[in-house]
Amino acid sequence: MATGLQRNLTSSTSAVSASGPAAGPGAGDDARAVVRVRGLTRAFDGRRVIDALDVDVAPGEFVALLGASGCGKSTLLRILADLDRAIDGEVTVARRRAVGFQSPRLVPWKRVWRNVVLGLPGRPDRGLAVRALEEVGLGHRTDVWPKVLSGGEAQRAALARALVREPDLLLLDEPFSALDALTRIKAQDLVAELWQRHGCAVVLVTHDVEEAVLLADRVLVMDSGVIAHELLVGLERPRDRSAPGFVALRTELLSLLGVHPH
Ligand SMILES: Nc1ncnc2c1ncn2[C@@H]1O[C@H](COP(=O)(O)OP(=O)(O)OP(=O)(O)O)[C@@H](O)[C@H]1O
Repeated sequence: MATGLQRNLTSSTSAVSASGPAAGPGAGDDARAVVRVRGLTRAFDGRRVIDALDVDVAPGEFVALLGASGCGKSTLLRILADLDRAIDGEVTVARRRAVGFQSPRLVPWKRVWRNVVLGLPGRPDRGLAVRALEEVGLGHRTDVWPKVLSGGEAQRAALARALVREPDLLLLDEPFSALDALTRIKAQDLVAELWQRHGCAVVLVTHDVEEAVLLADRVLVMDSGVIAHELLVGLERPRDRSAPGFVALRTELLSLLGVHPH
């Protein structure tokens, strides 16, 4: 549950309060939200990259975050991951969360299974790691070194590492952007399947409009430091990239991003 970590900052220095649940919900607020952000501002060298931004994510919801390069998507994700605390505003995030980055960030001197359970309390649980690796189709890679893995396999190992944490919230920053087209499609399908099975909320930063429509319940378009547009994706799952509804939503999103295909 999102009983959460609450950050309520009034200066640009970091101050974290992890004591108890989020501040009492106002009218219309969802007290169960896994992400609740109000008036979030983040400036670098006096320039506001995020500017009084509000956003909520409900339990189990899949949200994609799109926007032009440099609009602040990764900055927002890093704040949600508690990797950046130099903020103003209020940020409440589910305590159980996991993060996946563009680079899988596996520790090279630990075998794949040890990477999966790295940082978990207690003795490293090989069985737990094996089950997670099997879930992402990497059961046969349990005992190899990370350098042996292909890019797609390494990303799947990183997903296994995230999922053993049983997160309420999974934060993904362009996890597929370095993969070739076919591997990317397979990885997207895997994420859709894992998300449905685990039921955690996901916030996915992506440049890929098609990926956003394929995976998300809701697409947020960031611009000038705020959520400028919000699009609900009501398409049935699994989604068909060539279905008219899919194509129409993709076109609408491209147009919101200022891209006008001929
Ligand atoms: N540590 C930092 N110091 C100074 N400026 C930063 C820092 N981190 C981010 N920025 C600036 O903040 C802005 C937003 O960066 P961010 O990485 O969040 O954008 P983005 O939308 O994720 O971009 P992209 O899609 O290209 O990854 C950029 O102008 C970037 O240069």
